[in-house]
Amino acid sequence: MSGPHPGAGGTGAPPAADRLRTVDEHLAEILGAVPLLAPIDLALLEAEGALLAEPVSAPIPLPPFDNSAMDGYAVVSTDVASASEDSPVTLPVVGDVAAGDTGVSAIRPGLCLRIMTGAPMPAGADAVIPVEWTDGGTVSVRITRPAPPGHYIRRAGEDVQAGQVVLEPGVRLRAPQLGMLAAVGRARVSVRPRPRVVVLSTGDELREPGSEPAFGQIWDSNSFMLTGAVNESEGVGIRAGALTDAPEKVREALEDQLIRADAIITTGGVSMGARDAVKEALTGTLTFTKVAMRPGKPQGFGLLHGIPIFTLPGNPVSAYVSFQVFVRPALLAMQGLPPEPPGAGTAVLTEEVRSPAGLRHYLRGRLSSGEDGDLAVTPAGAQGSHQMGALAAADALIVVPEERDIVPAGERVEIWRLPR
Ligand SMILES: Nc1nc2c(c(=O)[nH]1)N[C@H]1C(S)=C(S)[C@@H](COP(=O)(O)OP(=O)(O)OC[C@H]3O[C@@H](n4cnc5c(N)ncnc54)[C@H](O)[C@@H]3O)O[C@H]1N2
Ligand code: MOO
Repeated sequence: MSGPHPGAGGTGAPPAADRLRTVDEHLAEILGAVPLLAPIDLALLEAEGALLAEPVSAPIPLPPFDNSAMDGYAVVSTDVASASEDSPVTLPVVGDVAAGDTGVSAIRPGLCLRIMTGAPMPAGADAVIPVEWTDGGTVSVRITRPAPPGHYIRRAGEDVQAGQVVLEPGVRLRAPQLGMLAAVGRARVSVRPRPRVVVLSTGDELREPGSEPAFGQIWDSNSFMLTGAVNESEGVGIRAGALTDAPEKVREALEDQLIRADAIITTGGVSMGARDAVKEALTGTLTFTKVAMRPGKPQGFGLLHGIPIFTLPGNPVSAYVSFQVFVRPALLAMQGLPPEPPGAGTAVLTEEVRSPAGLRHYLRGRLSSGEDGDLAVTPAGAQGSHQMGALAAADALIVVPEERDIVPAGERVEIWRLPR
């Protein structure tokens, strides 16, 4: 589709009433507007899961000093060169050195020290005999095997050298990276935080799961589903529950949430209804558009006091697909990551699908192993935008481009693997 880009920057002629914005145009507007989150300094455990925003180098070598790899005896290797089962070498034990001993110890030829794993090597010793090769003596020790110089010694700097960069910016701080930060002495670290995303659903009909709905009411499912989807997209989902369809309440709730949000998602109230509270509350602040996709046609996006607000349609499948198409890429971009769809790939269709011409269609699908071990995909049941059954059973979205109205069985199609 060509022509002016409606809503992006507010320039150009208003779109014709029936002109739908393309998925790519809407995504481009979002990605052009969302801010990169500023790095913050966090204590290590608070930084878990965040992206490192600085190069981290080791101030000292690791290990910091030569130390023993085994519990045993620190010896001079030439003293034990002739040791054997038949002809053991006996050495006087002149003391113990344990991990954590901060004093300096030393031996001279003809003597040995009992040493524990991690203890600094005594000056003069050049090998460690493991306790299993001895009689375990504490006054003197019988050694039954020789050891070359360097035996069971962990050298200073053999893991990491002083000044070496141990973690590059952009790496995600999982358990091993947290361990490395602590190992080089860092208590705090600069990270690009995971975006905190407040999720609000709207609708007079919504009740909390666990409560008893009256006739005409339903349980709120969107806010639970999207809070989970945020967490699956490396964000921190904060469910703020359901609001009624009162525009002033919606606006007030959003303003209240700004303090703790890097982004806000709402669902419902953005279509053509007489009581579309979200649209009413935010028209003039956000851009409300119709996007050439199914499901997920009515969309709203904009910044409220600099915070991105995504107003997704209320139909649950529409809300979920809209999240994957628009919100997930935005959350990744806010962390400085490529705004990719989840698990994009291809699979061979096992049945024909029909798709509305001019709309990009995201069907719910189930993956399987097809002929020749090729990945195959089958539409996962009823495809209405209110039908959670197929979504909950799906492990993929099938993406049918705008220009296709029928895709026959056997054709290779784009799929997005959903988190399982
Ligand atoms: N005259 C028109 N009507 C509609 C159009 C249109 O173009 N012209 N578009 C349809 C499409 S497409 C969608 S999608 C929906 C979007 O409507 P809203 O975003 O205003 O959503 P609501 O009307 O509030 O709700 C729609 C539907 O979803 C249920 N819902 C809402 N929130 C939740 C929730 N948190 N958990 C579970 N279910 C929820 C709600 O009860 C409605 O059934 O508009 C169409 N109409
Ligand atoms: O776009 Mo609506 O999301 O088709 O049901």
